[in-house]
Amino acid sequence: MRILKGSKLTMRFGGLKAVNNVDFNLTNGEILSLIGPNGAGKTTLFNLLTGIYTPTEGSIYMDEKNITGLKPYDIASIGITRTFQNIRLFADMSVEDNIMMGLHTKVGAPLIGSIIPTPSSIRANKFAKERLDWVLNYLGLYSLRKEKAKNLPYGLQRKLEIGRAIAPEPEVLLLDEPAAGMNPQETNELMGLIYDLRDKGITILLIEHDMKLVMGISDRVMVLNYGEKIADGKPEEVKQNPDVIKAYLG
Ligand SMILES: Nc1ncnc2c1ncn2[C@@H]1O[C@H](COP(=O)(O)OP(=O)(O)OP(=O)(O)O)[C@@H](O)[C@H]1O
Repeated sequence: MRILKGSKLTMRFGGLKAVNNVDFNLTNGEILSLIGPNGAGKTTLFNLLTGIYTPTEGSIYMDEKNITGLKPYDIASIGITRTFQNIRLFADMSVEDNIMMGLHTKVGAPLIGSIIPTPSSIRANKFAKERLDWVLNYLGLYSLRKEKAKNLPYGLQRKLEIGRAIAPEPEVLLLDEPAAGMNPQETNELMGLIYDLRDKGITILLIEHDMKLVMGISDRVMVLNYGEKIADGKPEEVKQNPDVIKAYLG
């Protein structure tokens, strides 16, 4: 079943078409990787799907509902969350408060602390606390929960960003270069984590330059070059596609 769809998506910056007439489909439960050379339009496509940009042309659908033009907060609220290429944590906030930030889209304002607790704010806070503890334990960050984000080693900061993104129980998770800067052991661990998230029912879209990770983990690989889609298929097909070899893999 199709969960997220982009139809004829174009994003122009002045005279440049960063994304050019791209059809995009994400099927429920799959791991789809988006690859291509620097400047191919991968992050711009992420920014379209997560509401940071509104496409110049084309439409985006989640579960058949047109979500074109929705803002990032609303996109997160309907179950599409993401991480960023350059980690964007609240550096001076604790690990647990960073995860709580991810929960706002799910439980709304009560978390900030309502003056007069209502049944719904009490329920929301209970859910948030349970979910926070679950995420901290799941990612092995519980003992570090009071630590400032900026004091975590790089690999754990990346993990924390994933924690913030999965906290609101998204249906779709977009990971922008999650293995960037990781050593081979951390990358292996990341692969295990991505598989496990998929097994928990989260559909995954990732941008990644680490071809071992991409070819090892993906159900499908989509390739962009100069904003255009040049291939879309199983990893072994894409690996042998002459256009892809010429533009990127070669
Ligand atoms: N806000 C913007 N204003 C103007 N041009 C932009 C903007 N964002 C991206 N671009 C341009 O659009 C093109 C696609 O950029 P994008 O960051 O999407 O590529 P990418 O495939 O993610 O590259 P990388 O692998 O280097 O992250 C590039 O030429 C880039 O300079």
